[in-house]
Amino acid sequence: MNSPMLDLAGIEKTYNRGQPSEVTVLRGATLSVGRGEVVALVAPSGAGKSTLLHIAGLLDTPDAGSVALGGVNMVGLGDRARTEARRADVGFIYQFHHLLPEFSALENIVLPQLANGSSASVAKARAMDLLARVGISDRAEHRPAALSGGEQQRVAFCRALANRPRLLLADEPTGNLDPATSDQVFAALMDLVRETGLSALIVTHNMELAARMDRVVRLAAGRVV
Ligand SMILES: Nc1ncnc2c1ncn2[C@@H]1O[C@H](COP(=O)(O)OP(=O)(O)OP(=O)(O)O)[C@@H](O)[C@H]1O
Repeated sequence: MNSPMLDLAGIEKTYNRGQPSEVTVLRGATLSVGRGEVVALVAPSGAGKSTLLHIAGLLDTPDAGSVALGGVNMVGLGDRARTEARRADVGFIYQFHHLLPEFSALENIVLPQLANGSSASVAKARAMDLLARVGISDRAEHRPAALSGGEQQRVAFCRALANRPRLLLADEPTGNLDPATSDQVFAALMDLVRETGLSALIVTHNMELAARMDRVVRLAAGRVV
């Protein structure tokens, strides 16, 4: 099957329709991510990147347009089916790690796997493998507060990949790190993505990072150009 991993077509989205605060964010945005392709999405602040990522990741629904994951139409699915598709197919990474503070790095990567039906031993082995790949096996028992910013983001990458998603959506994944750390941590993320053959849509303001991806697209005036 050669359908793209992600196919967004003619996406429209208006918030607060009919109210004084009405704002139209997306006006026919069209974007696809091929299988194994890594696409950079560059846009000024407020252009609607988060809205587009949330629609791509089935966290939000468009007012018009089509959303397909792996060739399967997602528009019109009920909440439950969308949640299941999201859990099975999509991994998210945010600018801030959002790790659970009371759990260790290892537990943060194990928990979503348990929620997805993995056994504890399989989940732990998978988590340790991922931590090794991003070079922080020795931090497995640390809580987030005892990790550096770069280490926290590496753990967040492992957590996003824990359930073997087919599509990774990342919103400025190294945006809160200093430039040198951002570079290293981004390289670790790209290695992980390439090794697993994952498709990814990665929002970044950093043109040097964008240039390391397969393709760069821009969001402007509610459309992808
Ligand atoms: N739930 C909401 N209700 C009303 N307006 C919203 C909502 N979410 C976003 N908006 C508005 O839609 C526009 C786009 O927001 P969005 O978060 O998608 O932009 P962004 O490109 O991700 O911005 P940033 O880079 O600053 O995070 C903004 O003007 C924002 O105020």
